[in-house]
Amino acid sequence: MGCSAYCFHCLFDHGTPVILVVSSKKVGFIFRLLQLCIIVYVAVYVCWYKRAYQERDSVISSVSTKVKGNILTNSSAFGTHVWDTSEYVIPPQGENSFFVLTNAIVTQGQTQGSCPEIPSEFTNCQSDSDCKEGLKEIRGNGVQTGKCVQYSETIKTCEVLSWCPLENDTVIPKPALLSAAEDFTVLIKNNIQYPKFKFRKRNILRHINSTYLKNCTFNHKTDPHCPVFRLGDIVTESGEDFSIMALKGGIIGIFIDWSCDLDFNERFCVPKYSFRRLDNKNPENNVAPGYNFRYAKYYMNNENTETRTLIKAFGIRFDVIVFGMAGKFNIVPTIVNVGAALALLNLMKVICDWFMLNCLSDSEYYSKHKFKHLKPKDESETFSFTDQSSYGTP
Ligand SMILES: Nc1ncnc2c1ncn2[C@@H]1O[C@H](COP(=O)(O)OP(=O)(O)OP(=O)(O)O)[C@@H](O)[C@H]1O
Repeated sequence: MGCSAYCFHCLFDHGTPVILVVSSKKVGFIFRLLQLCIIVYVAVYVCWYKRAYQERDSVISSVSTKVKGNILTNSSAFGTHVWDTSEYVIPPQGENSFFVLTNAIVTQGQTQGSCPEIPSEFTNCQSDSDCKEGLKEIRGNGVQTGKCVQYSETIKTCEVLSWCPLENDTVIPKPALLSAAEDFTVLIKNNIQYPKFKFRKRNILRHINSTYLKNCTFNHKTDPHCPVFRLGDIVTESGEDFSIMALKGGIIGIFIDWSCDLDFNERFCVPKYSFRRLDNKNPENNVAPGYNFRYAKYYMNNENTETRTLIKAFGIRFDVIVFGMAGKFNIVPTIVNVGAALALLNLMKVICDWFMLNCLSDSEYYSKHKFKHLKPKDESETFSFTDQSSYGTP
């Protein structure tokens, strides 16, 4: 063929695929079934469940909390004592979490001096030779003076320089000192935003007015949007008993889920609350249970000596954990996912061809018609068909 004829063919010939229509119920059924599966997968999983047509953004949030409630206790450590929020919330404000004191071991009137150590296998002694001057026992309460002194009528322990008298935390008050703290309430203020969509909202929703806020308490059924929570309800919803947890303390997670579909009206984007215990409560691994720490209140006594009250505080720390993703329609993920769905539909044709050429009794017959071998024109003027035994070897 001359160069000009070749160019002519290139410019004006049109190539079109030959379509082989196979009237086989089996192949037709499999093809439609696979197509249906793909359509269901794309419609249900990709579009409805995964919302793959949406652009997504994750939540940014800020949290502040305020606990309220007063209780009256009558204990040997404090006498008759009214507890208010400034006393049992430690520290007064925290980052995404707050701690409520529920139990305490109190050691009153400690001053700097020397006193016998609390008895233990490391501190018990018979004579001064069992104690070492200057020894700082990590788990002890002070620095040893080298003397062995009487702790009680029958027990002698090494003397230490420390804040005396020493704390004895072997007995924990039972029931917990502030077990009535379950009636305290906490107001959680939570502001969120999805910067990609310029969307902002807070958990004190538009319909909540100050009268409602003053009187409501969160309840999943009756007041699901009230941002005031009763501590006892939070602990009960996380599957715990407040009076037991109050003894040694623990950690509870308050989860706020802000997952939103921003294709719908903004008013449907509301927080969903759930509660779970976060620290270990496995009864088989109950070494070091609960949550506690120590702090002291300092003052000058009548002799103008610095004195302190040491408090080993047990309580429940509530961690507010905000999470969520928002989605909004966007053309780019829509095109990508429609393209992927179309590609999958095309893949079905390949699977059906394979089935037709390998699994049916007439596969040889179909194979013969599926693959055409066209010989060069100078060898033969006619088309010929060649037997094929398997798909992919034309
Ligand atoms: N833990 C809580 N339980 C119940 N209501 C609360 C709680 N914390 C705050 N509130 C009430 O919610 C409203 C808003 O609280 P916010 O702290 O913004 O205002 P406030 O006037 O400083 O509150 P207050 O002075 O009463 O502590 C107030 O009416 C407040 O009394």
